[in-house]
Amino acid sequence: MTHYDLAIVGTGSGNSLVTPDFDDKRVAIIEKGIFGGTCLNVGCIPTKMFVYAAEVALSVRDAARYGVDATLDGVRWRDIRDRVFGRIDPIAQGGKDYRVNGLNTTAYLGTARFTGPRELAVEVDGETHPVTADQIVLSVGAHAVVPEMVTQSGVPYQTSDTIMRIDELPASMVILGGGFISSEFAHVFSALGVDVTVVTRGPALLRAEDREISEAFTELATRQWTVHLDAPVEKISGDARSVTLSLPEGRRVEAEMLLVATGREPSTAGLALDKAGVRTHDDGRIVVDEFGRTDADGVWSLGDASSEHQLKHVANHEARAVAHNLTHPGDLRAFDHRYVPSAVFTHPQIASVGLTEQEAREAGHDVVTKTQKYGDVAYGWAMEDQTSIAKVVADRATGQLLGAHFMGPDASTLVQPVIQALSFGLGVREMARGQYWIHPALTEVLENALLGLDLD
Ligand SMILES: Cc1cc2nc3c(=O)[nH]c(=O)nc-3n(C[C@H](O)[C@H](O)[C@H](O)COP(=O)(O)OP(=O)(O)OC[C@H]3O[C@@H](n4cnc5c(N)ncnc54)[C@H](O)[C@@H]3O)c2cc1C
Ligand SMILES: NC(=O)c1ccc[n+]([C@@H]2O[C@H](COP(=O)([O-])OP(=O)(O)OC[C@H]3O[C@@H](n4cnc5c(N)ncnc54)[C@H](O)[C@@H]3O)[C@@H](O)[C@H]2O)c1
Repeated sequence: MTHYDLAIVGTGSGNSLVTPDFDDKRVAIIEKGIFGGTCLNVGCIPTKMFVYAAEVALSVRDAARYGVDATLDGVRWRDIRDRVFGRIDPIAQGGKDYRVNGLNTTAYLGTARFTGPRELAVEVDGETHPVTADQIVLSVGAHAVVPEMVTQSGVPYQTSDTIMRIDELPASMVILGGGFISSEFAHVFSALGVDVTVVTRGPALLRAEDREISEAFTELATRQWTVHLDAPVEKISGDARSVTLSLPEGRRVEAEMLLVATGREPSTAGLALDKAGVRTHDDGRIVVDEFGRTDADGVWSLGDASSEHQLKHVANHEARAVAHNLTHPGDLRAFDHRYVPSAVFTHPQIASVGLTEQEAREAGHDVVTKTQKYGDVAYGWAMEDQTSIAKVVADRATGQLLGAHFMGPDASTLVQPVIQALSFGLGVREMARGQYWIHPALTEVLENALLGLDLD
């Protein structure tokens, strides 16, 4: 039995917990997969590097509308892939080496589970290492859920863990699911020349967004990809060369490759949490309080393992709080989940923060909204934009800003002033009139949306 001051399970956001406060303490860091976790290796970072390449390809295709004639001669998939992983893999390897050789860290490259309160067994290459610690952090993240219908069909499939490393682009791809991952990969692969079909069981794509945005995006998606809505899969068949999905009303989809993007669940099932007295919600998320404490003394959790938001900026935020709390028991810092923004790097890009119109109405606000077209501000003219929108949601009586939702170029950047305004309590009037807005920048779309709100 080896005892540590701190044991961290999972090296995504958990890896950042080894602060200088632990320099003279002993830390065990346990990782069963790729060092550095999801965002670095198979999530945010590589996907956005592929998205960037996709956008370069789309810009070339679209150039003629600005009087610039250009043709896309081709895309070199292996070069795109190798640029991405040539950058990322050495970072993951470097992070691992740093922990393996750390003066105060012991890296266990294996799988942890509880054997008792603050007592773990770590399986490394068939050997079991018993580990105890004064404090344990569970930063085990989440993993892709693949519906049984797919696994039982025996048909080959990809998930976000594997799709970015394929050797050749298929001619066609069917993507199962209508959420974040589906929308981002549909954009990447179609821009790179793959014939993409999206199949989702719901009536629209990105249904967690404001309804106006979800509906507008679904409409634009159908112009770019073949989209099957309200389409629970009835049967899957095929082999390594081709996959066929049978959908209701006799619809059938055939493609060379199947990508499954039907959600991610917390990776908590194999941890034997009951042995440590750590409770979970029905969906597998670890129950934590606002400081990241689980029900078990000295055991903490953060990120996708426990959060309602499967987002890296949330995992980072929670990791910063937990890093402080581990060494400041008398001065705990709470998580701040009031205004969690998100962005979907699809085409067009989408970003949002705060309440949707529907949520604002349900919360009893006297709701007023304004939807401003990019095409009605000067920069939008330059872009020849006809589809992009910024929507702001506010309380008519108080002038309180409640939320903002963008669909169009640079949405993930345009949303940032709203995140700031909400976080620091700026109302609509102060935000719209109390500062300069650069002319003729694209931010004028937000300025005009705010000015267009019909407040009391
Ligand atoms: C394709 C994709 C794109 C994404 N894009 C974005 C984006 O653009 N922006 C954004 O904000 N978020 C994005 N996300 C979500 C983001 O990646 C996650 O929210 C974030 O990485 C979660 O961090 P984490 O530290 O909680 O978990 P992770 O980074 O997943 O780390 C958990 C680690 O724990 C390890 N582990 C699990 N169980 C055990 C065990 N029993 N023993 C030992 N080790 C274990 C795992 O191997 C893993 O390395 C994306 C996700 C995906 C899949
Ligand atoms: N840009 C970003 O911030 C980003 C990018 C990718 C992923 N993520 C995070 O990762 C999470 C997981 O992404 P995701 O796209 O897998 O999940 P998601 O929850 O966004 O979407 C899942 C989709 O799959 C559908 N679905 C579920 N089960 C199904 C089934 N059996 N058959 C057909 N469709 C089914 C759902 O209706 C939904 O449309 C996201 O919720 C997000 O938090 C974030």
